[in-house]
Order: sequence, then C-alpha cells, then structure tokens
Amino acid sequence: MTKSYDLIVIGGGTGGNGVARMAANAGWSVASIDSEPHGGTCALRGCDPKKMLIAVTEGVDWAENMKGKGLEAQPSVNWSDMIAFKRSFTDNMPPRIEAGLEKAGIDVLHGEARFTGPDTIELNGETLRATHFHIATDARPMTLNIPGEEYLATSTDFLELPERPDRIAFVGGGFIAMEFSHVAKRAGASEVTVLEMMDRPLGNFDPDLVAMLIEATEELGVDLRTKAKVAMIEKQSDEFVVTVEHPDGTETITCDLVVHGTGRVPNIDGLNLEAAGVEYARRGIKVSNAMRTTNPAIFAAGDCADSGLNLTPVSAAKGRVAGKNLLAGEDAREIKYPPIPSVVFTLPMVATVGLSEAAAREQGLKFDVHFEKTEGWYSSMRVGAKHTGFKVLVEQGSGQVLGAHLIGPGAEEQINLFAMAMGSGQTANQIKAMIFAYPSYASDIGSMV
Ligand SMILES: Cc1cc2nc3c(=O)[nH]c(=O)nc-3n(C[C@H](O)[C@H](O)[C@H](O)COP(=O)(O)OP(=O)(O)OC[C@H]3O[C@@H](n4cnc5c(N)ncnc54)[C@H](O)[C@@H]3O)c2cc1C
Ligand SMILES: NC(=O)c1ccc[n+]([C@@H]2O[C@H](COP(=O)([O-])OP(=O)(O)OC[C@H]3O[C@@H](n4cnc5c(N)ncnc54)[C@H](O)[C@@H]3O)[C@@H](O)[C@H]2O)c1
Repeated sequence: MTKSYDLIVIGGGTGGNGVARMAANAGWSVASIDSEPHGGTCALRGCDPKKMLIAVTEGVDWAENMKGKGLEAQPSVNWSDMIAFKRSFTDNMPPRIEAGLEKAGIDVLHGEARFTGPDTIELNGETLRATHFHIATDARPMTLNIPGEEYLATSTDFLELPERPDRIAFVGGGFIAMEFSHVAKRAGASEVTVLEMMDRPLGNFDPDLVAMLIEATEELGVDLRTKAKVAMIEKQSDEFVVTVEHPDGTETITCDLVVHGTGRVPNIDGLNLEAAGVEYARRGIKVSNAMRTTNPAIFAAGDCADSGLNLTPVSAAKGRVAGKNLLAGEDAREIKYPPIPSVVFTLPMVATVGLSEAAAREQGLKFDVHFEKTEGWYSSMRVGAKHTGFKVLVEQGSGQVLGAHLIGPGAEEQINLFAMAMGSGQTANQIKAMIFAYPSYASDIGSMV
C-alpha cells in the first residue's frame, strides 16, 4: 500500500528541516528525506567544517603577524589532527539532527527522491504520496564541460582529505578557491595555484578591497592567476596536468589535486520536476515571494530555489516563509530580504553588505565614498594586520549607508553591525553617536561613516 503523508520534505538541511519541524509541531504527518545523512551542506560539508579548518590556520596567521612583536614560536598544521578536529563536529551532527526530527514525530528516510506525479514520489523503488511537498535540495558544483572534468575534486572531497597534497590547483577564483587556497597554504602546501578566468577574483566584491586581498594572498605564497581559463585536466600516473588558456597563449600546471571552485548550480536534475508540474530555469526552481512553486501544493527553499543569495541564513529565511505559508494554507507571508551581509573567510577576511560602488553609480545615487586603508589604525597595528581597510557609501542628504565593504580582522562581525544599522535605517550620524565597548573592532565603525 502506498504510504501517504501531509507533507514530504525533500532535503534534510537548512532550508528543509525547519519546515519539517514546523509542520510536525502543528500535528501534520511528515517525512523528511535526504540522500545523505541529514544535516545539509552548511553543517556537514560547508560553512561550519570549513571554518573549523580556518580556526586552526588562524593560529599560523596570528603567529606570522606577531613575529618580532614578542611572540616567538611559529606553529605548523598537523593535517590529520585538523581533519579529526573537524570530524569531532561533523560526525555528531547527523545522528543528533535525525534523532531530533524523529523525536518531533517525523519519519526520517534516506534515498534519492524523484517525482512520479504531482503528489507522488519514488524512493528506493517505493511510491510515497503527500498532500504537500517542500523541496530544499541545495546546489551542486556546476558542470564545466571540459575534458578531464572527472578528475576535479569538490570542496567536500577537500574537507575529507586524509593527508594534505603538496601541490594544489583551484579552478575558479570565487569563495571556495580563495578560502580553501588560504587554508591549504597555511597548512603547509608548497604550491597552491588559483586559476580565475576573469580579470580579478571575487567579482561580486569591491575591487579596491579585493586588490588588497590579492596582495595578502600573494604574500602568503598563493600563486593567483587571472584571465586563466581551465581548458583540460589530464591524469598522468599519480599527478594531474591542468591546461590553462590565457589571452596570450596556453600553459600547463602540474599538481597533486585539482579542486572545483567555478560555482554551484541548483541541484534539481534528478527530481523529475516535470512530473510534478514544477517549473524551473537555470537559476533554480521558480518560486513566488511566498516560496510556492508553479504547483501550488509544492514549496521550495534554499539554494535550489530561484530567490535571493545562496547563503545559509538566506536559505533558513526562505524556509521560514515556506513553512508559515504551508501551515496557513494561503500566502500569508512574503519573503523580504533585508541587506544581506556576506563574508569571504580568507585571512584577512573580506566582507560586504548593500550596494557596491558601481551599482550605486549605475542607480544614479548621490553618495560620498569613505575609502581608507587602515594598516595604521590601532586595531590593525595591535594584531600586526597589514591588509586592512574599508569602503563605506553614505548617501548625500539622507545620510543612509548604501553599502559597506570591509577587509581585515573583525570584518565578519563589523559587517553584521552595518547590516543591522542599514536594516533599521540608521543614518551615518546615528552610527557615529553609538557608544561601543573599546578597544574593539566594533568601536571602529563610527570612524568609517
Ligand atoms: C564549501 C562551502 C562553504 C560554504 N560556506 C558558507 C559560509 O561560510 N556561509 C554561508 O552563509 N554559506 C556558505 N555556503 C553556502 C551554504 O552552505 C548553502 O547556501 C546552504 O547550505 C544551502 O542550504 P540548502 O537548504 O539549500 O541546502 P542544504 O542544507 O545543503 O540541504 C540540502 C539537502 O538535500 C539533500 N538532497 C539533495 N538532493 C536530494 C534528493 N534528490 N533527494 C533527497 N535529498 C537530497 C542533500 O544531501 C542535502 O542534505 C558554503 C557552501 C559550500 C559548498
Ligand atoms: N563564505 C561563504 O559564504 C561561502 C564560501 C564558500 C562557498 N559559498 C557558496 O558556494 C558557492 C560556490 O562557490 P564557488 O567558489 O565555487 O563559486 P563562485 O561563484 O564564488 O566563484 C566562481 C568563480 O569561478 C570563475 N570561473 C568560472 N568558470 C571558470 C573556468 N572555467 N576557469 C576559471 N575560472 C572560472 C568565475 O569567474 C568566478 O570568479 C558560492 O556562490 C556561495 O553560494 C559561500
């Protein structure tokens, strides 16, 4: 007999689990399906494990910056201990999450779900029926369509490496390549190369601050190449040869590992969305502002849905809206994105919120640009940080902060203060009037507006 539920959630990560819990708490019969142990990318293969590796390499960076300032030991990274440290978190997550879902009365199932009709899916050869579905299957590394693509390791593979390869090439110069190349180099890899096809890495971040990050990255010893398009990967015994096309010719790079960092696309290929009447395009499942798909009984959230930035807190926000509307039985709530901060967790970190300088100009806004390198400021000098600075855009007349762009220690928290100020409409003068604890990175922000 076909088992039926009020709701089946496909994807047991950030954008799915909250919805499953909300429905179960309301007394609905719910199944939560994941093809992997539950937890999702952020907790198991993304933000959280990555930042544990970065925490270890922060020690190396800190000692380097304080060299000659009274700190004498130079630490080194034990790769396998670092991966074990990461696993001390990631290994415990799926059992905890699955037990929590089961305690809430949710059926926790595993396998690749595939729609067979508007209200049915196939899972491990069996049919399951539901009145409602919620899809939150994340994104996957994009296909490059180049010879030797199968040799690319993913960020997930990188986070699981039992030993550190010595020569690592990253294809792409976005979030993953920049963050992971910094980890690899500080962990002792001798040759780390980043191959970005555009004329600069991190195209969505402020070019002046990215230029400072490039200096820091090159000082660290990462070989950062731009206008470098990867055309082919070959395996030769136990090493890889990467063919790179430049505007003025072709070169090859030999390495022990080639890592994918050219972007992620909606992970929806295997879902057979056509059978469910759920429309999608290149950027993902089409959703309304209520997170409802083109099949009114089916919702979607997270990176598989075409709405907002592909970041964990955004996925969670989309899930909350989907859950509210599912339970309400109508579109009672719409997603409204406040200014969304985003951080590249390199060392130094680069952080951004709001409009870029280029976007603000394109919109014809009148604004002052507060751009300064802050190597000489006390908060940089105290920790030996060299590549630090900010660019803050303040609208003329209204005094509203249009965008804030930061590089340096503390940027990951300062950017949240800017996001809060911008979200609540605080003006530059109101930010200046705040009293923050001193000395702290927060206490600098009044001098940035
Ligand atoms: C290396 C890396 C680092 C990142 N770092 C950050 C960061 O620092 N900060 C940040 O905000 N964001 C970061 N992100 C992005 C963030 O991880 C994602 O935006 C977020 O996890 C998306 O959540 P989601 O709900 O869409 O998917 P997830 O939480 O990943 O949940 C999707 C789940 O669906 C399952 N699934 C997929 N297909 C099927 C199927 N057919 N059937 C059943 N189950 C299926 C998957 O196994 C997965 O568990 C990072 C991403 C990566 C890859
Ligand atoms: N700190 C964070 O928030 C964080 C960290 C890691 C990942 N993520 C998430 O994961 C997603 C994927 O990260 P990513 O780094 O893979 O993608 P990305 O979109 O950040 O960067 C991809 C880069 O690859 C370049 N590129 C594309 N094709 C290329 C080619 N053939 N040769 C050379 N360069 C090429 C692009 O120009 C771009 O600069 C991000 O968009 C984000 O959603 C977030």
